Amino acid sequence: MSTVFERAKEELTLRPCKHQVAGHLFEEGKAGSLVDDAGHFYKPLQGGPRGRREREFYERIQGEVAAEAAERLVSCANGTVGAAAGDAGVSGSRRKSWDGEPDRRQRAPFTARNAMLLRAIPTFLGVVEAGGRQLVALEDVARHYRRPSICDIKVGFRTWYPNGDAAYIQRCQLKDAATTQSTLGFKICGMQVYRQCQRGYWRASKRWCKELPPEGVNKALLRFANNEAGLRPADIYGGVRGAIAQLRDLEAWFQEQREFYFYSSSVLLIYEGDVADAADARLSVRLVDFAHTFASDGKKDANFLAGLRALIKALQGVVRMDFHDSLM
Ligand SMILES: Nc1ncnc2c1ncn2[C@@H]1O[C@H](COP(=O)(O)OP(=O)(O)OP(=O)(O)O)[C@@H](O)[C@H]1O
Ligand SMILES: O=P(O)(O)O[C@@H]1[C@H](O)[C@H](O)[C@@H](OP(=O)(O)O)[C@H](OP(=O)(O)O)[C@H]1O
Repeated sequence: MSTVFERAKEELTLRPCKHQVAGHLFEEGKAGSLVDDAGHFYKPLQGGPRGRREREFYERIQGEVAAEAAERLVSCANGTVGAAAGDAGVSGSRRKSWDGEPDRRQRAPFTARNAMLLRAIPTFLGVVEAGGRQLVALEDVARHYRRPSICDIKVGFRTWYPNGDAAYIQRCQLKDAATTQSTLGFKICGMQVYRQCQRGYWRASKRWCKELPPEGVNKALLRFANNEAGLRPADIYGGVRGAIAQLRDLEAWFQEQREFYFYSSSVLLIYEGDVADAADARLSVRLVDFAHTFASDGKKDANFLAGLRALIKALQGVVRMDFHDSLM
């Protein structure tokens, strides 16, 4: 945790996050996420293994990055910078992997082989306590947007994993079957779209998302890309910095990586809602929610990868659709 953050947290002034579109919200007496003026997002740690896993995931990433930086410093001091993989300065080859197994393969350093992951996840600042709850402090990924349009899409054909308990597996299977999760490989869990004409947001309710049939998903994705001020699906999803291109970068990482399984994680699509030109939309793809993230046993995360590919394909179809279909 940075020293600056240590100092700042002593005087935390937190307020509910207005732009949280899915997940555990402030409703029915439950605790939702908070933000501060410094651009930080605070997510209450869930009880039991979920909160523990999310915290461990972020702490593991933080630990790997810090260890690598420390090794680099030592290498600098010893004059061994740039030594071949496997020598001092390359953390991945000498340390143990997440699940405790010795890492035998010669590998690129953690930050090099997981550069895409590090760009996609919010920066982790630590765990703080406020109002008697533990909160994971993260970068607020919507902080640079005046009117953020945000879509939360849970990726994967299934949200359950074999080592979950039987009741949890059954609950997930029922949810996956009742939504587009198991048929399309992804589910829209929430979205808000800034509509310039109305100077306000259209928000999908939890229920709207849950009841969205497979044949309604394309229209929902069209709607997400329509700010009623000139932006078109091709501006949001297409182009060199659009959602499809960024999801393809993530796909390339998932194609290679053998370190993590991500169940029930979401990609967030975020863009600036009150602009008329594609160049100003600044579409960003981020990866969130690691309450069901596990160390991989050296295999690909085929479930997330397949869901990601299905999402990319769906977005490619949406770019080709008649834009006027979004006016539903
Ligand atoms: N770092 C972040 N910055 C800004 N907003 C975020 C961030 N992380 C999450 N959000 C917002 O909070 C929502 C829920 O996030 P997340 O899925 O991590 O929470 P959750 O309560 O664990 O969800 P679930 O009930 O699906 O497990 C997202 O849809 C997004 O709107
Ligand atoms: O979209 P919905 O219908 O609101 O369903 C929630 C959603 O599936 C979350 O992903 C899940 O948390 P996990 O991913 O951590 O399982 C949560 O479980 P919960 O109710 O047990 O907290 C559900 O309520």
